[in-house]
Amino acid sequence: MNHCRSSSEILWESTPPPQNRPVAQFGFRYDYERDIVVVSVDDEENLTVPMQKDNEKESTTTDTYFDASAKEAAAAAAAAAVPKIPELFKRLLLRPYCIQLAGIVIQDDGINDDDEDEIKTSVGIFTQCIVNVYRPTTTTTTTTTTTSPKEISRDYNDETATDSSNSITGSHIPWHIDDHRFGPVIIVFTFGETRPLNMRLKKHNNNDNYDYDGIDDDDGDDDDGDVGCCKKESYFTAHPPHRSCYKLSGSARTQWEHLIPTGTGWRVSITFRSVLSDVVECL
Ligand SMILES: O=C(O)CCC(=O)C(=O)O
Ligand SMILES: [Fe+2]
Repeated sequence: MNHCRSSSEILWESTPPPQNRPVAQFGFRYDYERDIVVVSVDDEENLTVPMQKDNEKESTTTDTYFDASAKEAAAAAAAAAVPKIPELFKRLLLRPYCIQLAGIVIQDDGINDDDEDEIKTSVGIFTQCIVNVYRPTTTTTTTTTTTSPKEISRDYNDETATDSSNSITGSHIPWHIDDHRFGPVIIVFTFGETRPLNMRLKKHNNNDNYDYDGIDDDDGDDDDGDVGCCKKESYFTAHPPHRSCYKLSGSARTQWEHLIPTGTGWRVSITFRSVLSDVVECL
């Protein structure tokens, strides 16, 4: 993981290959390599601590639930405070979104106090923000003139993002459901290239024969059974365009995985999530 502080004090990180996405996180920081969430618990002192993982809830001491390298990571993260969500993001993105969602009509004399309170509460729910930068895929081969964006695919996986040429530098995000500790509602604002937002229904635990791609996608969730029957209705692709936003809530949040494939243009997304306070544990 490379960290570098730009002059604007944004802490850019790179996600592990082959995802190849620079990310900047605000409010709370998810450590992609170690699957821990680092939270800024005290803005004044810039103190950051790891969030306890669910399967480690029985543990009460640091030593029992973090190994040495995780502890080192926690120390490194603590040294690099997680910046607050920029006010500009809240004003220009979240606030208008919440106003629209609540159906608040702005009168000539402004917004009344009750509505203002409601907007503040809605905006305040989102305590984590992540900027994902998706680089374009480029190739230096002479035979290929263009590379099409990868559309949905049952067979799309990490390999397909990297296998055709070693000159490919594009970014993607693989199949995943955001950790449930990031709250029930996720809002994503998208800018730049329109890339597909691929969705697929996560296998139901009680149906061993349910297989939605038949391909080993190596994501550790054991969804690649040997039956190989794909249910068409279990896939869905949206195309959120430049300057739009989408919301993941309900079953889209908890039962559908999502993926953004590689593409030929730049794309930037700004995601807002919340961190459930009852899973935050201080060391
Ligand atoms: O870029 C997007 O639209 C999705 C980002 C995302 O899924 C994530 O950060 O978990
Ligand atoms: Fe996600």
